[in-house]
Amino acid sequence: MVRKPVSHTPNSAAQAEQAFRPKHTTGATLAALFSQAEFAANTTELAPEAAETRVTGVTLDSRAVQPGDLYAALPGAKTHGARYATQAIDAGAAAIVTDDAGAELIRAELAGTDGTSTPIVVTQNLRTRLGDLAATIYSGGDQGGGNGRQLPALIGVTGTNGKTTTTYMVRSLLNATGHNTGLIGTIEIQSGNETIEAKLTTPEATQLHALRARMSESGVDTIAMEVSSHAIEFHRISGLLYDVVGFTNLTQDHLDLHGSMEEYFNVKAQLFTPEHARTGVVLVDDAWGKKLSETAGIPVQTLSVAGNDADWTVRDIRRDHLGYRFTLTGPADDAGAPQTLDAHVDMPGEFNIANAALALVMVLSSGVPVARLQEAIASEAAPLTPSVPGRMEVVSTRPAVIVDFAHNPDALERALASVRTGEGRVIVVFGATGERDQLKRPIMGRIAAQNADVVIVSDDDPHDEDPATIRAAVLEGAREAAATTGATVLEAAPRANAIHQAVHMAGDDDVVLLAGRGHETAQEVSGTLVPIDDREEARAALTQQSTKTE
Ligand SMILES: CC(=O)N[C@H]1[C@@H](OP(=O)(O)OP(=O)(O)OC[C@H]2O[C@@H](n3ccc(=O)[nH]c3=O)[C@H](O)[C@@H]2O)O[C@H](CO)[C@@H](O)[C@@H]1O[C@H](C)C(=O)N[C@@H](C)C(=O)N[C@H](CCC(=O)O)C(=O)O
Ligand SMILES: Nc1ncnc2c1ncn2[C@@H]1O[C@H](COP(=O)(O)OP(=O)(O)OP(=O)(O)O)[C@@H](O)[C@H]1O
Repeated sequence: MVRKPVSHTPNSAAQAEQAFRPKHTTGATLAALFSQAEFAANTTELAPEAAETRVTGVTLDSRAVQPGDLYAALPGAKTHGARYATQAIDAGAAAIVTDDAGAELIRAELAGTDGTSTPIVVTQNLRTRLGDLAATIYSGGDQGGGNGRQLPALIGVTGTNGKTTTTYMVRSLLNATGHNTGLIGTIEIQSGNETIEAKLTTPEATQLHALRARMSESGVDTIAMEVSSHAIEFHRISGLLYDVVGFTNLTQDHLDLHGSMEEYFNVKAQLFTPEHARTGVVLVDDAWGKKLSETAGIPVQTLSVAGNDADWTVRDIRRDHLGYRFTLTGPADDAGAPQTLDAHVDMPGEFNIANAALALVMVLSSGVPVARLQEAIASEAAPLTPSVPGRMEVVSTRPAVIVDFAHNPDALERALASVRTGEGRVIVVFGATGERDQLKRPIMGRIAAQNADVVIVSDDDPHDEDPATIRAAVLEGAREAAATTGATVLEAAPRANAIHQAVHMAGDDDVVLLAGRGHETAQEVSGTLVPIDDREEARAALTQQSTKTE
C-alpha cells in the first residue's frame, strides 16, 4: 500500500511546535531547498515533479510534524530519526530529508509495501544544513517569492552560569532604550506580548528560525537569547549570525557531553567566529574568558569585574540594600573622554555585578549610545533589576528564604557565599541531577559543607536514576568536608520534606537557600513529572511555622 498522509488531531508536541512558527509563510519548494545532485542521490521513488513539492514548515521531531512539513530525519545518539519516517508521513509530512543511513532504514521499513509517494531527499551533514533550510522555508522568500521579512537582530549570551540573568538584563535594557525585544531562554520565550513555553534553553535550529520569523511578525526588532553549549554542539544555531555575543564564565558542567573542559571551551569558542557573530564581549575574570579573548575569531571587547586588565572595568562597588552600585568605565569616546556608566543592581549575589556589566557592554556594542543607556538605567523602570524567576528570588526575609537555580559546583559556591549575612546560620537544601555529569555530585556536597552550617541533601531531577544513589554520592562529599568544617549534614526526601525541615529549623536571622530548581515547577522522576515548586513549598512551610508560633 502506498502510504498517504492520514488526517490527525495535533498532539501536544505538534501544538508546542505550532507555537513557535510564524502565522504566515509561503514555504519553499524542494527545488529551492536542495541541489539537483541531492535529488539524484535519492534512491526511493522520486517523480520529477517532486522537485516542485512545496513544504511550509520543517521539524526534526516526527511527533511534531504538521501537514505540509519537511521532516528532517537525523541520526542521533539514541536512535535515527528515519525510524520514525512512516510516523511523519502519517502525520502529513510533504517530504522527508535524511542521510544515507536514514535512506537505508526507510528502504528497509518500506520493503514489502508499495513504497511511498512522499519525496525523500538524501543529503549529508543535515544537522549543519537545517538552519539554512528553515530560514528559507520561514523567511527566505523562495523563487516563488513571498516570505522576505525584516528579521530581528540577534544578541546571544553564553557561558556556564549567568546566561538567563544576563539575557533578561539585556532585554530590559534594550526595551528601556526604545527597542521591541524578544527573549529566548531556559525560563520562557517572549515575543511581543506573547509568552511561549520553553522546553530547551536554546531551541532546535528549525524552531529558532521559525521563532525569528514569528517575532518579526510581532514587530520585534532584536532578540536577546541564551546560547547553550548543547546548542552549539548540535548545530542548533546553524544559519544564525549574531550582532553581539557575550561570554560570562566557564566552570565545570556538562562534561558528560563534552568530555573535558578543553572540549567544552572549544565548543563555546565556536560562537565567537565569523560564521556565527560579528562582535563579542568577553568577561576575562576566569582563565577561559582570558583564553577566549586571545583566540576569538571576531573582534571582542574585554570586561573585568575583578581588577584585571580589560577594555571595560567595574570599579567602586558599593552594597546597596540587597544589591550593589558600581561604576563601569570603558575606552575613550570620540571626544577622548573615557566612557562611564553608573549602575544599580538590586539583586543579591555578587555575580550579578558581572552579569549586569556584561549586559551593559553588550547593549553598547549593539549600538545604543552611552548617554542613552545611562538615562535608561537611571529611570524608575530599573532595567538592570529585571525580575528573573527562580534566580536569587527572595521568598521571605525573616527568616530569609531564597530560591536559586544554582545546580553546578561553581554556581552553588557563589550562591552560598552571597547569602552569608554574618548574622545567622546558612541552611542549604539541594540535590544533584540524575543521568548527568556524575563527577559533580561529591564536589557539590563538599562545597555545601564548606559554605553552609546545615546541609540538607535532597533530590533534584533524578530522571531514570535511583534518587538514593544520587544522594549517597552527594552525601559522601558533604560528610568528608563536614569532618573538618563541623557543618551538620542531613538527608531528606522527597524534596518537599527537605524544604519544610529547613524552614522549620530556621531562626529569624538564618538564611535558607533552596538551590538547584529555581523556577521549575516539577521534578522528572522516571519519566513522570512530579509537581513541586520550591517557592510554593517554602511559602507553605512558612505559613505552617507562623501558625504554630501564634
Ligand atoms: C543530549 C542532547 O542534547 N541531545 C539532543 C540530541 O539528541 P540525540 O542525538 O540523542 O537524538 P535521539 O534521541 O537519538 O533522536 C534522533 C533523532 O530522532 C528524532 N526522533 C526521536 C524519537 C521520535 O519519536 N521521533 C523522532 O523524530 C529526534 O528528534 C532526533 O532528531 O538531538 C536531539 C534533536 O536532534 C535533541 O532534541 C536532543 O536534546 C535533548 C532533547 C535534550 O534534552 N537536550 C538537553 C540536555 C539540552 O540540550 N540542554 C541544553 C541546556 C543545558 C544546560 O545549560 O543546562 C539546552 O539548550 O536546552
Ligand atoms: N555570573 C555568574 N557567575 C557565577 N554564578 C552565577 C552567575 N550568574 C548567576 N549565577 C548562579 O547560577 C545560577 C544560574 O543562573 P542563570 O540561570 O542566570 O545562568 P544560566 O547560565 O542560564 O544557567 P543554566 O544554563 O543552567 O540555565 C543562578 O541561580 C546563580 O546561582
